[in-house]
Amino acid sequence: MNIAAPQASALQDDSIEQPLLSVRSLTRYYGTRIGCADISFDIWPGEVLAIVGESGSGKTTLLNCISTRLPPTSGTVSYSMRDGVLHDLFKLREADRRFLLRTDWGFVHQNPADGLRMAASAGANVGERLMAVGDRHYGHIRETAIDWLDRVEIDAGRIDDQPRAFSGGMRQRLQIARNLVTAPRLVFMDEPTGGLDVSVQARLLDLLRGLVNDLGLAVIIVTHDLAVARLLSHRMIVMKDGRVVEQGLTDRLLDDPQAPYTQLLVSSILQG
Ligand SMILES: Nc1ncnc2c1ncn2[C@@H]1O[C@H](COP(=O)(O)OP(=O)(O)OP(=O)(O)O)[C@@H](O)[C@H]1O
Repeated sequence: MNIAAPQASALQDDSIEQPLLSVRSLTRYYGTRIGCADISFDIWPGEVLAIVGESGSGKTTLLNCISTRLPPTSGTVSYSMRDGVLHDLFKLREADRRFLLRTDWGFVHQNPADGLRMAASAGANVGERLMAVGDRHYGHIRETAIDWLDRVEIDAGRIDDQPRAFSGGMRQRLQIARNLVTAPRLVFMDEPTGGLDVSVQARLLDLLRGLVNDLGLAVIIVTHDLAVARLLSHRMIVMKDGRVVEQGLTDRLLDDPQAPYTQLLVSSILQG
């Protein structure tokens, strides 16, 4: 792991006065079991935040609460809407929440089948997100879909194929195109390279890193893989048993971990 984590230029931009998303004391119980507890952090425009930890540490619970897919037991999640005001996501009107999910946010699932319409063509999978933001011009939609297939390295000749005819890596790249075509301000990613061959993972990571940089996306990415966090993220949160054990800049945290649990995670990778 000798690749330096990306530098967060947005963090040094004085014109940005408030975070894009602000999480305070977020807690989710399943009955008496802790899913995640007392989590607080901010994410700024253009910043990539990795949430790492072993299986069962609460990463998915946290991601699902932040993205309003799961109501928290307590705590708040606020988001800077396009009016520039931070709104409590769980007090939003349904129409505003739908707007976020359709246009302002993306969600890349580990299993592409959860984020794609498998019986629709690749072109339709990308195009229908554009239609959701009001694009009605067939020629423009198709042209944009072809452009996005190209950006995620899918041959334009496959535009009318259904994703079920695609390999795992192609499906994941199509899911990414579908999510990014509307230029979202915040993208949630849940183990986006999980379940893929190592060589396919490396190519996908490379592609993701390029797109995230080019588009200046804010991303919250859940991964158990520190190499993925190193390559993509500016900042990291390390979780264990539902709680944050350490958070900080990715380079600092991986080069000089403070919490014993993070030291263990990092040393197990270095020995692996
Ligand atoms: N639907 C559920 N009902 C009950 N307990 C749950 C549920 N979902 C998660 N949990 C529990 O909450 C805790 C955190 O789980 P979570 O899935 O968020 O962790 P994770 O870090 O995402 O794990 P993985 O990497 O394996 O997906 C675990 O103890 C888990 O058993």
